Amino acid sequence: LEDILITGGQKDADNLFTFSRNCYALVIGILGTGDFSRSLARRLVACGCRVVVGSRTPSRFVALFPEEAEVTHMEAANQADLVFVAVYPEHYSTLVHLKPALAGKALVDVSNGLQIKQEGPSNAQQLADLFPESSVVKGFNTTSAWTLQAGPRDGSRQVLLCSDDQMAKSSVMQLCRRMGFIPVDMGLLSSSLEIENLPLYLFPSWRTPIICTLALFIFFYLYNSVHEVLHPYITGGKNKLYKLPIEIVNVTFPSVALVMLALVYLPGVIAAFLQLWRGTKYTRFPDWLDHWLTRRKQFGLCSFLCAALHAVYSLCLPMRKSARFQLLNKAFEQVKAGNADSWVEADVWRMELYLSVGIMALGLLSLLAVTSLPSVANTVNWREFTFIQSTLGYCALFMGTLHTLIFGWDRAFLAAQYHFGLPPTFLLVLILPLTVLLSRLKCRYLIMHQIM
Ligand SMILES: NC(=O)C1=CN([C@@H]2O[C@H](COP(=O)(O)OP(=O)(O)OC[C@H]3O[C@@H](n4cnc5c(N)ncnc54)[C@H](OP(=O)(O)O)[C@@H]3O)[C@@H](O)[C@H]2O)C=CC1
Ligand SMILES: [Fe+3]
Repeated sequence: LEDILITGGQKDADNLFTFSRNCYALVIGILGTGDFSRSLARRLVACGCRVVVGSRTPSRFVALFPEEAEVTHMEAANQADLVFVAVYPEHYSTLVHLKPALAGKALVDVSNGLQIKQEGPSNAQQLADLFPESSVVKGFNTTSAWTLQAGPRDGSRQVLLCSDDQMAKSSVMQLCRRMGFIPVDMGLLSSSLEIENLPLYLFPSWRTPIICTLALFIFFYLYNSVHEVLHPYITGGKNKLYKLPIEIVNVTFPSVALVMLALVYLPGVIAAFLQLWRGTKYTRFPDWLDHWLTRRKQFGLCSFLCAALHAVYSLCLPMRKSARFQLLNKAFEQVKAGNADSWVEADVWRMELYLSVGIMALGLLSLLAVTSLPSVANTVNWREFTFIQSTLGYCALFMGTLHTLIFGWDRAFLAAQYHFGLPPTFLLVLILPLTVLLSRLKCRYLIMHQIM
């Protein structure tokens, strides 16, 4: 058995070597003359391969292909060593007459599904059933026609491949490298369902963070509208509707940013307590906690977006006509009252501190956002990464809360006085020390109980 394995492996390696040497001499077939086929042909010709394109009506499409590619009838597939099937899966059955021409060849299925499928058979498996004498390789469906045409320097470089035939898969991998892409081996053809679903997902890991951000935004926006617009109207008959597009949005963003940032650190604390409670870390977390823990990066990035928008909105506040009119009115009232100096020391200090702490919080958040990018995260080691994401993250949370508190402490008391329920600032004040305290306790206990 060992002998067979060794000689078999040697044979595969020899074949691979011959393939890579002859890659330029290989004839690559493409069935179909659509967008994908045209881009693929251009790419293959550019890296020196001989290309034969099979079409039902070759004369109609020959002008759309590079001169070096031969556009001919479908049966020309028998000249090719490896064939790309660039035809929609619904039309696979119209290709069955090519069975003898395609026997013993590697067929690359590049198709995408129309909707996410939980159960097979995948398009690639259907193709394999139609052509049992060929070796089907799934791949290139995650590469758009545009990426193929522009070349791998402008687009995703990874090409996910899977097949039951190791030899056929290796050949396609080799060709893939020649074209400048990075092949990723996804195993057997049964993985094709997942590969076909990949381009159809719509931000799967972002759904919960985005829903949370929107829900918090709506909650804080409504709360602030009641507080700043409805309440003055009911009690004093003042029309403050002009505040809705900018001012209310501006005071809503920091609250959303802070709560989202607190939500980044909360699941870690809950997880640590669960481990302590169970006395072991070798049990699975409940699904909701697992889900939450894996989406902390997205929560953090949503928080960063809200904080950045708050900064932009704040910078635009003095540009508004309403702000200019208010300033003029104040100045006029001051002149009328004969007041030459409107300097209030406490207000001045509050504003200076408020801005300074806010800028620092945004700076720290930007650092967290930048280091969450894979290319940057790869350049720091695990200790550096946790220092930035954990320690500096808590600092950002602390500064952000301080920023909100300095600005809103008197409003918070005002709101409580008018029975508006628990003001958002109080909510934040509660979340922050609790999170920090729990995380510190977590570390102590985990070390003491030696379950880390
Ligand atoms: N466009 C893209 O960016 C990407 C496409 N893909 C996949 O590539 C495959 C082809 O896509 P695309 O090139 O955009 O599609 P097009 O509609 O542009 O082309 C499909 C081609 O299939 C050929 N064909 C063969 N038999 C039939 C038939 N019975 N009825 C109709 N057409 C037939 C036609 O060529 P002819 O008339 O010459 O025979 C036609 O040009 C699809 O499976 C798609 O999912 C995957 C990733 C990206
Ligand atoms: Fe602010």
